[in-house]
Amino acid sequence: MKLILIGYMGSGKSSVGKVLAGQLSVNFLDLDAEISAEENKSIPQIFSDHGEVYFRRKEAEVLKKLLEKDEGCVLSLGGGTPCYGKNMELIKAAPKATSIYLKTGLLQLTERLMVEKEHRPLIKDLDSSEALEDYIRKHLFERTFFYNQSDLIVSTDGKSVDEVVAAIAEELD
Ligand SMILES: Nc1ncnc2c1ncn2[C@@H]1O[C@H](COP(=O)(O)OP(=O)(O)OP(=O)(O)O)[C@@H](O)[C@H]1O
Ligand SMILES: O=C(O)C1=C[C@@H](O)[C@@H](O)[C@H](O)C1
Ligand SMILES: [Mg+2]
Repeated sequence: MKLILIGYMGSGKSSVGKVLAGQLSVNFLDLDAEISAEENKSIPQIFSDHGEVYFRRKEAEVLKKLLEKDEGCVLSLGGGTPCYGKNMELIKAAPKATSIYLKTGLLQLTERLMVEKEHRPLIKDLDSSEALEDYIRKHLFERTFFYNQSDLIVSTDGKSVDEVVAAIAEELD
């Protein structure tokens, strides 16, 4: 069984995925980390050396490879992964896979991302919290169409990482 975590930057896919995989005793895979490892570069370095189009091509390639692996795991995606090319179609069609949208509100995302912009190339140059909030509002609106196609939707607002993990476990029961 594959659990695929989907959601905006800062929604907690990586943090929640790690704990969830530990509880279920399955492998944890993070798509961004897999891409970095293949390229031997950080995500910001890939964006600055080759541009976003190259990153999206690589992202689709590595996603496809991981979805084809016949092993149980928790797989946390990048924030944009479901929103490009045929990625969401592939995610929905993956055998024995359940996709879970970690739904986080605008204010929570803005607060979290304001202190963690540096390694997120799409937002690193937004200087004020107003500019960041405006960007996230529009971007999240565009992306929600894809995120909402997930099998399950779990709200994360007001929950700790452990509480999000518990909410996922409850949904899966
Ligand atoms: N439920 C939560 N409560 C409090 N802090 C959280 C929660 N979930 C995540 N965080 C914190 O928010 C920050 C972003 O989380 P994380 O890196 O897991 O997000 P992500 O969805 O993987 O983002 P990206 O798409 O950019 O990879 C981290 O500092 C993390 O510790
Ligand atoms: O939301 C996005 O488009 C991104 C999120 C990160 O996880 C990385 O995949 C990259 O920084 C792009
Ligand atoms: Mg992440």
